[in-house]
Amino acid sequence: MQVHEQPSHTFQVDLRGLVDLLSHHLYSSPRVYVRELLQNAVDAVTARQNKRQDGTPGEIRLTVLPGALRVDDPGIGLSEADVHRFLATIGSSSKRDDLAGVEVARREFLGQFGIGLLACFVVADEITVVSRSATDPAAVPVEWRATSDGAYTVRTLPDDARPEAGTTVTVTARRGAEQWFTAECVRDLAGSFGALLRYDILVEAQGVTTKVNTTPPVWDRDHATPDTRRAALLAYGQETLGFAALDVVDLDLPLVGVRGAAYVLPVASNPLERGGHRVYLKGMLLSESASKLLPEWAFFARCIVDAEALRPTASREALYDDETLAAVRDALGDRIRDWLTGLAATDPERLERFLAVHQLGVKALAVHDDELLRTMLPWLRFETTAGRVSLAELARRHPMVHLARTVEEFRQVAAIASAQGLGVVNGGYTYDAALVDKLPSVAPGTSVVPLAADAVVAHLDAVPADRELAVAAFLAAARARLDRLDCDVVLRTFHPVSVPALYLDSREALHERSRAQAEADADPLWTEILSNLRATAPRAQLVLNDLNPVVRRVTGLADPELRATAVDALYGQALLMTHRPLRTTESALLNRALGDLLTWAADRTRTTEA
Ligand SMILES: Nc1ncnc2c1ncn2[C@@H]1O[C@H](COP(=O)(O)OP(=O)(O)OP(=O)(O)O)[C@@H](O)[C@H]1O
Repeated sequence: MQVHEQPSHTFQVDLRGLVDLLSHHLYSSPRVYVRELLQNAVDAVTARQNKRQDGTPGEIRLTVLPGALRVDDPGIGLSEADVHRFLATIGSSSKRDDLAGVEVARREFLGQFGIGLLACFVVADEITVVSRSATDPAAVPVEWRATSDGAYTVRTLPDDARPEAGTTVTVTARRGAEQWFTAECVRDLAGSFGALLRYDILVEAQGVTTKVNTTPPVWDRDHATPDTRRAALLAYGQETLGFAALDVVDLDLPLVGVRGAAYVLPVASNPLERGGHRVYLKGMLLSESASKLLPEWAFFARCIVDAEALRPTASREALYDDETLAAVRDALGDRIRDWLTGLAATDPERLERFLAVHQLGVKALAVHDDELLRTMLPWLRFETTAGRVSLAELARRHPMVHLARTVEEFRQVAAIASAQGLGVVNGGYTYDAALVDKLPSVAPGTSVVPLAADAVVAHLDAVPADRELAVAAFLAAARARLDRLDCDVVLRTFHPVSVPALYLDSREALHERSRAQAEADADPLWTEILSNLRATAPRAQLVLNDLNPVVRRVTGLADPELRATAVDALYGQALLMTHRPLRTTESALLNRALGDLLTWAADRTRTTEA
């Protein structure tokens, strides 16, 4: 069979489709057109300076014209051949090097993709570039004129059309996009994107010229003392981020060319919300809310940084999530950690102020960081039987620390455990249990044991046998009374004397209660099986304190009705001490008991008065 050679074709690009792609899917807003123009101008000046053409003026001028914007730069310029190669070919860029057959972006330039100029078509119908190359003394000015339908013309101009090397780009507003060309808008966009560019950015409108950037950035300026530097950084942060930071941390990673500052939020923020950072790449604003710049735990800080070696995504609106970003994130995290440990050593007052707002964040961080936990141990507060103290303080008093896993468990036994001389910490709050578990590894000589409510009762003293006998009838009545609530009643002696009764509900008993609830809802077969299980299952316990005067009186009551009311009241009071929300049946019981007691007291008063 004979094979016919097929003629080869070249792709045709429909520019309208491409512009639609850029405007609706790549860039989040047409405002980026100013950024792309600025970026090309900056790169052109950098390229010219790289050619050792010293004395190149570094001034980029944006002129607002009726329905158009003109950008003048004294940069490297373009020859006629360059125009064909770089402007007329989409995706072609002079800002990449061919290294061993692979094109790589050159570090010193902002642009790399060769599509930036197209962004102008999002707001413009026509782009005109008049340029004169600085590299070839014989080069004449050249004009490239392109329209959004993809047509373009190239022509050379007489020598005097542009005597100096450099480039002038003029974009003409498309109908309906005029709002992007007003003096106010251009000034705003140029000032926002170009705030940290190292060349002067001037905007001229109606004869008035304004410089919209300040060079060098505040962190690169000379400051008389560390205090004046700090004050300048704080003032810059307030102006840029809109809040008065609690503190500021200098950021400087020379290896990857990251400079800037981290600002500590003055109010607590949600650890789950990763805050956005203001990130500049080589002086050009990338994003006001870039993510992943700091480790997750550092949610209390917002950064403003200028970076050399981080990569943008193609839209230039976010950071490319690569290994360099991960390394930068770790290194910036280290800086913030150093600041924190530094504060502990040098400025405890400021640390206290910081912790008053961000304690939760630091705890989150300390869970994964023993060194930080060791440093912060004297500062982080926990709810304990010795009050709100640090773990270091608690461990000094009680080398064996008991850990209550839930707030409820802690509330049930805190008073009594402390009366028994136990050191208990409430591990029911976020991160606290995990931190307490780590105590022995950072504070040698300490140990942590789980606290079980029933274990505490086991330590309570039983009453003497004769007393137990004397109150047997009362206890039997009380048990019968509380049986329907799945609660057992025991009598013990314990301190503090002021506590009449404890309601103890171990986790198994809690589990049993939800099982009982299921039983109530289940069909008869299951009810039987479940209730057989129940006979042996743990129950809640009401532990009466035989040292308490009220309990002594109640156990001696003869009137069965009054006794029942008193048992209900003790039960209700013990429930209240656990601080957990009461169920409807429980609050009804408590209300009824109190009502009955009040009626009884009132009746008694009347009888006495009579
Ligand atoms: N003001 C200018 N002076 C000199 N050359 C320019 C200028 N503007 C554009 N060019 C040339 O046109 C090429 C294409 O520019 P374009 O903005 O489309 O892409 P880029 O800047 O290379 O990359 P990116 O898509 O990342 O912006 C540039 O690589 C550069 O060679």
